[in-house]
Amino acid sequence: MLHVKNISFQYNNHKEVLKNLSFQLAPGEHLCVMGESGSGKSTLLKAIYGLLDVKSGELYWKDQQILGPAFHLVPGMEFFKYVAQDFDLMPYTSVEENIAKFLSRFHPEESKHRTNELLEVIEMKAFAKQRVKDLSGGQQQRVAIARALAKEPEMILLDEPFSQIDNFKKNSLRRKLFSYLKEKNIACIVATHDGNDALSFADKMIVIKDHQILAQGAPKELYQHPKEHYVAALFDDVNDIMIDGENRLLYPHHIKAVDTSEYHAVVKNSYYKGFSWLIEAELKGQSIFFQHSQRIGSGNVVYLNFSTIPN
Ligand SMILES: Nc1ncnc2c1ncn2[C@@H]1O[C@H](COP(=O)(O)OP(=O)(O)OP(=O)(O)O)[C@@H](O)[C@H]1O
Repeated sequence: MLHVKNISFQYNNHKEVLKNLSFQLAPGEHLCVMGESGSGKSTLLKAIYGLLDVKSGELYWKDQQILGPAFHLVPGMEFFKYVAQDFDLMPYTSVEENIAKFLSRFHPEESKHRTNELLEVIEMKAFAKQRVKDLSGGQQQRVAIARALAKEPEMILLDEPFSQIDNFKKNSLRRKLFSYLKEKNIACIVATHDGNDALSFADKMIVIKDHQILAQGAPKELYQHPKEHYVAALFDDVNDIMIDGENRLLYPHHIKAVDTSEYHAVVKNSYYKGFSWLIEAELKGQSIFFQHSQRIGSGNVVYLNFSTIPN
């Protein structure tokens, strides 16, 4: 179990970047850390890996305390792996050599098998012999993930792991990687801006705002019943609307254009989304967004119905 107990941290003479963070993660569990840029996600990952000396609080993995560079000649806990936003690969050696670097030279067959297994996970078999230097940013990112997994860590920390990977590859890579981690019971913490990483693949989610935990729980729960606009906005466009004297947070698919209703709005723009259109309209002086099957011309009046959020 990872125990993060009331940790706080600040870089030299700067204001606190982590303020009193506490949470737990069981072996094999998958956590997403979300929050706006600069909120402290990367700093949290570094603290968990043991790259920083926290100002107060404690971190434990099982019975062992995670300590920073002041206590270790080579910082970073050996049973974790951390993939930073710069991938730190060996540019002039091949993809397969990069992955096999930390595997035993005394068991070449086993090392080869493991490297192939990981090349499969990151969908890079065809690039095994290529020099890392000649790969795209997204391909290098995938090699960095495979290399981190080579020695089967107990937990992997991934900082924006799909930031450079195109949508075409991203979805299948996500599915392969996260099911591989579950299969091997490797715990995982992912810092991400992408709500899909949390909704489809995480057991738990933490939302950081102003360097503190604003919300934590199961992603589905935080998505369906967000208490703050900030949390809902991590997943989709969100409308903050007064209905019957009550302030409600609604996603575009919660609002429907109907034949008649006491709420009418004037359409300002329609944005094509492929499966549907996102309509921007003005309701009582406020901009709102709702989903609709067709484009609606600007200036049209629409009547709106607000659905209740399902459990
Ligand atoms: N080495 C450093 N020295 C001083 N300040 C730093 C250092 N690294 C990060 N910071 C500051 O700490 C704050 C949190 O940065 P961090 O990289 O943890 O945020 P983040 O949530 O991961 O952002 P992003 O999503 O953009 O990667 C920022 O204000 C940043 O400027």
